Order: sequence, then structure tokens, then C-alpha cells
Amino acid sequence: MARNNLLIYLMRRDLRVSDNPILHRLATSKEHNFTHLLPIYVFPSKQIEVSGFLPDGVKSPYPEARSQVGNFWRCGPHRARFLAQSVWDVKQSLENLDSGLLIRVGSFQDVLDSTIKSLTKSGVRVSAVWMTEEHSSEEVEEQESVSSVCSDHGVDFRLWPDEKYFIDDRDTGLSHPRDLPDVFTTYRKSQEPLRDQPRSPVPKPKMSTLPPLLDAHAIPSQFPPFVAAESLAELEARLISPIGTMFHDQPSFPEGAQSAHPFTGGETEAWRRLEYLIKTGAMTEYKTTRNGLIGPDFSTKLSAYLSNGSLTARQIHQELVKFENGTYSKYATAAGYGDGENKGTQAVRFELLWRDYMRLCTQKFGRRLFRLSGFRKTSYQKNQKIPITWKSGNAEHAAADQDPPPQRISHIVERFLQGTTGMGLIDASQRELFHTGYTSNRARQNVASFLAKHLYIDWRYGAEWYEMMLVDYDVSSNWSNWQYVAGVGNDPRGEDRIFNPVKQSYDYDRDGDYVRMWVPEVKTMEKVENVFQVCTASPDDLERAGLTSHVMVTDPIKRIKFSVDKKPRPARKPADRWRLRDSQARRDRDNGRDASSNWGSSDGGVVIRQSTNSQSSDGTNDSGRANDDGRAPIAHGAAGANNATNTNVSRASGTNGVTVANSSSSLNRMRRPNGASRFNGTQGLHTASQTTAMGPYQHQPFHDQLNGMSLPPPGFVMPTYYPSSTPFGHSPYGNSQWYQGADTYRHSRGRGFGQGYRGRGGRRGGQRYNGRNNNIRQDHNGSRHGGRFDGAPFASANNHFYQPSTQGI
Ligand SMILES: Cc1cc2nc3c(=O)[nH]c(=O)nc-3n(C[C@H](O)[C@H](O)[C@H](O)COP(=O)(O)OP(=O)(O)OC[C@H]3O[C@@H](n4cnc5c(N)ncnc54)[C@H](O)[C@@H]3O)c2cc1C
Repeated sequence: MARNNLLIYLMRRDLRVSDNPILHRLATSKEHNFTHLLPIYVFPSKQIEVSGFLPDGVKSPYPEARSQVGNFWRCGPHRARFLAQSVWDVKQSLENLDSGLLIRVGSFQDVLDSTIKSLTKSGVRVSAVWMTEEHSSEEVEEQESVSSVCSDHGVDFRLWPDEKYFIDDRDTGLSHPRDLPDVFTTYRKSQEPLRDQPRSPVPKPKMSTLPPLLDAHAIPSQFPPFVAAESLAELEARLISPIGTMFHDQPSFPEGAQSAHPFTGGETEAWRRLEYLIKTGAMTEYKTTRNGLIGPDFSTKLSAYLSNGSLTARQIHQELVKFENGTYSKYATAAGYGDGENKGTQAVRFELLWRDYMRLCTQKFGRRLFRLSGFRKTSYQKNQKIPITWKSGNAEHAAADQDPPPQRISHIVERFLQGTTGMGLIDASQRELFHTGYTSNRARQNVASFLAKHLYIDWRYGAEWYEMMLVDYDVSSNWSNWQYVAGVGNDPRGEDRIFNPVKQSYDYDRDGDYVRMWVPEVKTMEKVENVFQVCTASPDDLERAGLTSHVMVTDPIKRIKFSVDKKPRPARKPADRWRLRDSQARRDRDNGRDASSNWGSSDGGVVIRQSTNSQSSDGTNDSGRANDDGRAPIAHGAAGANNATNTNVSRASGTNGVTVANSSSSLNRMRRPNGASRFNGTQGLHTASQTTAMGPYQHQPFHDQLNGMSLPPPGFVMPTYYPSSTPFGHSPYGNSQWYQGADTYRHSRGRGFGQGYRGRGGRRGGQRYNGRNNNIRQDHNGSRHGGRFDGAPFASANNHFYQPSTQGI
């Protein structure tokens, strides 16, 4: 080979060919003088177990890639697979550009050293090594080791700025990372308007514009004793094979459960996903759906692509801008095309800024990211100025008088990881994570809070477990979020923010569909409170479910006293939803008298009744007769049936201590001869459901008029729902709930619809199906979740057609 100038590009979390500044520079500038390019990806032995690349019987020169506190594998099977796919995808993309990618395992230092030596032997002159800069401590060490190998060999070394921020860290106005505000909101305000800030992505190199790859014979092989994988399947297998089983009693994938993250890694898939989200309107709906728990489309699921650098935040921004500005015909069919920034796209930007903020925290706090006491110096127990003594399962780290002792904590941690605590939401999330590598942000918050703030256990067990299990693991996002929730990070409310997983279940998984899906043991439980905490079930119910001697019942890790009708008022936001506008109404309500007050902005007030005064809890008495002006009752009751009737407007009965609200008599012809509507107290906004007749499943929609929200626009026609081909199981009823949001109509769960989860009394349709591709609309409560309908005819790939009804409002 003729004398040459080779550039080695060590790829890390920049696994893409578009918006890749290094490739862009190489493709567009000739000043670099490189005659050849050799891209290399290294699976670093410290962060991912590489012993699967050894021939049988050969011992690895590296220690196992295990975590420090819990001794877990650093990278579990889901992420290993996703990462392998991402690496393979960029390899193919580079090959399509007449280049290529070497895939190697080992430490950066060893890979680079052996590569340079081998190339030098073949007469190839390595003139420089480039890589993208990362700020987390291990990655900084990698950079330092690469730099030192380069200087040993007299090779130039250059670190390129990491351009994966939404707002580039050079544009934030911060002169030093230490100037980053400790409160996110302060930072956000300093960057607004967010839409104006991001830099433009750089284009993908054109064909044959990159310096050519070396001749095949000059390409160094994987240094021994490791062997290289020849195919994606082999790569995945070699990465996953050493991991083995994680629990003695490895749970099997629950029948009928659905992964929220059924995606393949890589830049190609990242783009498919991004375009899909925009084209289907999922981005536009993001703000209302993001707290969902079931199905792929309640949030973007772009995190894993962002973590590997298959996609950049500014690329997402740019696509949103094209949609908002109406400049890309591919998105033209999506609602909101050309209408500027909307609440959904704005909310996505907001989350991307959170991601930036976590990354900037890594720059600011360095190794403190991994410290038990976090970014703060001390963390306290709630309302007490007593520093938390974190409990450990390791006798060496535990306080001498730790109660319970380390052995018991170790057992508790195992049950927490395995998802057998007896706390439904926590267990469901942990099992979902175990089976799929993903769990929602809502669930993550609860899981982290449970470990740190209910159990006071060293939160790093959880963070390390997430590192292993999450398909989207990102060092900054993971550790900063764990700190945040554990109360040792940058949450200004610190120790005072505690998620009550039972209340959160009522708020976000009202019928327990999510818990039932992932914790099949409780699937047949009738009462949702038992689904959320199985230890609350009666002996008879436990017996029926075969759970009498299940560890979740005999030894629940935590019991939380909670009753749906006596839910504590949340510290924040009640006013948004429950505010009784006039003080007399408030007094009346507090006194348990009929309290008529305007809940809405204009005509549809409600009457709120307290159970003590207005009804019995045995389900036999009617109560809550509303005023004749069309204001309807809400009956709050103790557990037991409520029966709230408004002769003019509605009649309702329930079995769950709660009930019914309606706001505008003209809208409501609701009858509920049986079944309960749930009313999520302080968090839930309202509930409405209705019996439908057999046959065409005509819905008589129920409307709530909510505080600060407007009625449907004039002329809006309510859709009617009726099945297409799929039978509705054996429930003769379909019901649905309608929420009127600020300007959209959201449809929530309906029994009898959808794929359905088996529950008592028939199929439980916990989800919505929207549009062409089975987008699942999340069960929701309150005004914040749910699918969006614009009243336009609109077909679902599953069971329904949504069509304008002839029923006007
Ligand atoms: C304890 C805990 C651990 C977490 N660990 C990780 C992690 O390892 N990797 C990771 O990417 N996210 C992590 N998150 C943040 C968040 O849960 C995920 O980013 C989100 O659930 C990913 O799903 P999505 O892409 O559908 O998010 P979306 O809701 O669609 O959000 C869009 C994007 O914004 C970013 N984002 C959203 N929320 C956050 C957040 N709170 N912090 C930082 N970025 C955010 C993500 O890149 C995400 O892809 C963690 C959160 C908690 C509470």
C-alpha cells in the first residue's frame, strides 16, 4: 500500500451517519489530508460483558463487567441486543457510503494500541484518532486512555464536541458548568423560547465523499484471545450469552402482555419511529398521552435512540419544525400541520431540555453523580431534620445497628428487583422492565421513590439495576433522575416529594389494567384496591385467586393505608381541578351539605355531596338529587355503592364508592344501571360513563365541564362508536368516557372495547385504538391523558370506527 494518512474514528454514542459532525467534516472538507478512514466501534469491557467473545475455556483478561453496589451486570440482555442492532445498522450505513466499521471488544486502550501496532506493521501510517467527547467519569477515563495511547505512538488525538444536546452546550450562555442553576426551571427559563435555540443538524455525507476504507488485507483483526462477530446474530448472541439468568425463579412473559418498546435499534429505525410519531399526530398529542403506561405510543420511545446517538435531539427538533411550519409534505396529513408549535411539540422540547439538563449536571457534578449522598451534602427524612441513613444489603456498608439487618435488606432488594413486593404498580413496572427493557417515566418515578423514600434503601441498587435493564440507559439521565427522585439531587422539593404508589395507581392505572397485565397473579382480583396492594384482599378473595400463601400476601414489603374516597389532598394543584369557586359552596361542601358551585367556566356547575350527609354506603339509597338547573351531583362515598341520581339529568350507581358527575344537562342522558364509575378523588377530574344498548353500541357521551376548560365548539358532533368485525367478548356493554380538554376531546377507557384484558364481568377494554396502526390510546384519568379526536371520521385498525354521530349536542 502506498504511504497513507489514516484517520481512526472511534465511534461511541454517536452511532449515526446523519448529523454526525465528524463524518460531515470528512465528507465536506479536503483540508484534513486523510487518505483513509477507519471507523471502529469498541464494546468496552468495563461496561459490557465481553467474555462471550472468547473461545471456549479461555479466561478473560478483564474483570467481569459488574456494578459496584449490587454486583449486577452492567449491561443486560435488552440493551445489549439494542446496542448490537444500533452498531450493526451504522456499519451498514457506512458500507452504503463506501466506508465501513470495525467492531471490536476490549478496553479502548487495548483495542487502539493493538490496532495501531498492527497497522504500523502493515505499513499504514495512523496520523490521527478522533472521537466524540463525553463528560461522565468513566467516559472521560476512556478518553484519557485513548489520548495516552496516541501520545505513545506519536498520533494526533482530537476530541470533538458532543453535539447531541437539544440546545448545544456552547449556546446556553453558561460560561462554566458550575454556573448551571440547581433548579431545572431556572435553567429552562434562561433558555426560552426553546424552539428558537437548537442548532441545525448537519447532513448525511454523500456517497463516496468519505476517505476510503483501508484495503481489506490491511485491516487489523480483533486482538486475541477475543474473536470478532461476523454477523448481527452472532454479535447479539456473544453479548448476551454470558449474562445467563438473573433470578433463581425467572418469571415467564405474562400471557397477553404487550411490550411498550417493541423497537429495533439503529439510526434507520430511529427515523422510522420519528416520522411515524409526527405523521400519526402522536407528537401533537404527546402532552396528553405521555403519562400512559400501556402500549408503544403513549410517549415517543425515542430515548434509546437518543442514548446511543442514533438520533440527535436537534434532529427531532428540526423534524418538528418542518411539521409546524408545514414545509415537509410527508407530514401534511397530520393534524396541526403548518399550525406552528402546539402543546405536544412544545412538551417534547421541554423533555428534551430535561435531558440536556441532566447532561449538564454530569458536567457540573462529575463523580458526584454516583455518590450516595448525591449532588447534595446531606439528605433528610421527610419533615425531619434527621439525615437519612440509607439501608444496605451489604454488611460492610450497613450501619452496625441497621434495622432491618443487611440480610433482610438484601432479601427485600431482591424482591424489589423481581417485582414481588406486593405493591402492584412497583411490581408491574419491575416485571415490565425485566421482560422488555422499558418502563414508563411515571413508573420509573414510582419505583425510584418506593426504594428510596418508602424503604430508605440505598437508591444506587435501583440505579444500577436500571443501568443493567433499561434499553435506553443513559448515564446522565439515569443517575440524575435517580438522585432527583431519591431526594439527593436537583429536585427543589427534595425529601418532601414522595410518590404514593397506591394513589398513583388510582391516578394513572385506574382499573388496574397495567398491573393486571404484568402481575398475572392479581389479574382476576375483582377489587382494584387489591390489585394495587394484594395484601388488602379478603381471605376469601385470596383463596379464590390461589394467593393465600403467596409471599406478596404473607410478607408484603410495604403496606400503604389508602382509601380512594379518603384520599389526601395533594400538596399542589387541587385548585386546578377541585376548586369550588365560591366560598359558600366550599363551606357547604365542607359541612357535608349540598354545595352547588360552578366548577366550570360557565353553565355547567356541579353539586358535590359528601357521603356522610348525602348517602348511605350500602348502595341502596339514592342520593345526590341535583338542582333542577341541570347541575348534577357528585357523590362521594365510603366504599360501597353510591347511587347518585339527578332526575333531570342522570342517574348513576356504582359499586366502588364513587361516582358520577355531569355538568350540563343538555348533554347528558346518562344511565348506569350497574357498574361503577371511578372517581379519582383529588387527582381525578371526573368520571363519566354510560350504559349503551346492545347492537350498535351507541354511546351517549357524557361531558364534564372542567375548571377553566371550554365546552365543545359549536356544531361539534359527538362520534358514535360501533364495532367493525371483532366481537367484543362477552360483555354486552360498551362504555366510554369522554373528557373535554381545553380544546380537544379525549376518549378514555371503555369496557368492552379494544383488545381487552380479561377482567371481571367481561373483557376490559383498557385502551384506545387510534388510527391506522393500532396506536394504543392510554387509559387515563383526569384531563391529562387520552387520545384525541377531532370529530372527523377515523378508522381504527382494531375494533372500531369512530364516526360522527347524528346525535348533536
Ligand atoms: C429513575 C429514573 C431513571 C431514568 N433513567 C433514564 C435513562 O437511563 N435513560 C433515559 O433516556 N431516560 C431515563 N429516565 C427519564 C425518562 O423516564 C425516559 O427518558 C423516558 O421514560 C423515555 O421514554 P420516551 O422516550 O418515550 O420519553 P418521552 O416522554 O417521549 O420524552 C422524550 C425524550 O425526552 C427525554 N426525557 C424525557 N423525560 C426525561 C427525564 N426525566 N430526564 C431526562 N430525559 C428525559 C428522553 O430523551 C425522551 O426520549 C429516567 C427517569 C427516572 C425517573
